[in-house]
Amino acid sequence: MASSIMDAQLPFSLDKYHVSEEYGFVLPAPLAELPPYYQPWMDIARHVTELIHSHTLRSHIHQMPELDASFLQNHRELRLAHLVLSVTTMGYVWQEGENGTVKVLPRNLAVPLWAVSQRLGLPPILTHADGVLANWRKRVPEGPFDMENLELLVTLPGGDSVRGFFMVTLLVELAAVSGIKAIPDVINGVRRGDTETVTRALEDIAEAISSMTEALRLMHTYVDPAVFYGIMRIYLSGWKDNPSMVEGLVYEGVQAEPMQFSGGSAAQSSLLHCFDELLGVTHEPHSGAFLTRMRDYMPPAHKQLIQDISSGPSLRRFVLGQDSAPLAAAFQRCVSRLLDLRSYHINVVSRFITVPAARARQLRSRGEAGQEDTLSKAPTALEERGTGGSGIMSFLKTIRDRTKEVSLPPSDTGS
Ligand code: HEM
Repeated sequence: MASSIMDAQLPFSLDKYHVSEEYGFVLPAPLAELPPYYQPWMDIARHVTELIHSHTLRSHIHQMPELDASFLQNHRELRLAHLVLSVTTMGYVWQEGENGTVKVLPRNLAVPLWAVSQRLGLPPILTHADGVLANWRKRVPEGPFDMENLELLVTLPGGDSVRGFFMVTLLVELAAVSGIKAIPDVINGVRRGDTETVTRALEDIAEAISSMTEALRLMHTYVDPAVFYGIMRIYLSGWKDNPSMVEGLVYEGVQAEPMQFSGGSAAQSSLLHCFDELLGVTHEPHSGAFLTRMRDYMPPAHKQLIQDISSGPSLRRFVLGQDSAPLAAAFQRCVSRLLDLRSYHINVVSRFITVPAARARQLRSRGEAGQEDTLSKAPTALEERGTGGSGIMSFLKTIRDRTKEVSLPPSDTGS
């Protein structure tokens, strides 16, 4: 377990936080196969989409043997097991759509998913750490890390758009790596009072945040909004604050009472949590509580990194106290780039949720259900709500506005 950076005055480093030099928070070279004993899990997970379409996934899962998860030996095996069991769980719960949900996850799925989750410190549901960070391989191993050469290990209904959604998000994670790697230089530089090092590191971070926005643009090329809204979204949704599953879900063989967990969202990515803590962004209580809860959906070492950044020295206070125009400009560039990213993300959400939701309502109210089938049959329960159950746009705008508040006074940036 990583210890607090405040424990020792050793230089701050990323070594103990499971952050890779090359891939950041992304799991390097995820395993694609489990040991042969677990073949029944892999067989179902690889065919989740077809089994959902034929309405036979649930019956296949009922016939699945109850396997003992304790033979899984290392982190990569556990991550693959969590991915396949959680994808299978999403399929099981949502196979019949929002009106045909279940109250109980059968024990042959619930017990091993719970056991693997306990060992990893992740919740027993599909998370960003599964679908994005641990769900990729290169088609040509020595080929480039780009959309053409990347594929998913397991998928859900939605065809190419599912690959697009997870892989573009993966590229956003990778675009941020140089920025994450610059964080120790900022913290150590502030401790030493080394203005130049901090300035350079902040320039790298601003650059990385710009690259994240560039990568996010690919969403429009690789994901069809109607497919995202009408087909995929339900498989990413959870059983907390969800009108289709008000009580939550009983994990049979684990606990008699139902439990509630949020669905997968890039709000569970550690990237913006790290940058917010570094720059000193503090969120309004409602959105702050949601974002803080999302940290429980991250690998524990990544969550620890965020906490340790937050208990480090105040960067903003340092910048204000230094009387260095280049330093102030670099800090302000980070804030501006983060604002640009959040504004662009709001556009993405509008295109992939708000606009299709309005069109779906229109089709239904005019009784034009036969047209634009994918949209008119879209689930209704999540229409106005984020996976966290909040009014999406006001939630995201509040977060963006709080980001703006860490801007430096114009006199400090020379503007
Ligand atoms: C089609 C693409 C996307 C859609 C429709 C989408 C939708 C949403 C929604 C509805 C929320 C509100 C919270 C929730 O319901 O979970 C959210 C939050 C968030 N999303 Fe996305 N998102 C998309 C792609 C991405 C990508 C690629 C990233 C980058 C890693 C990202 C990063 C975030 C972050 C960090 C939050 C928390 C709010 C914030 O810190 O500003 N999203 N997103």
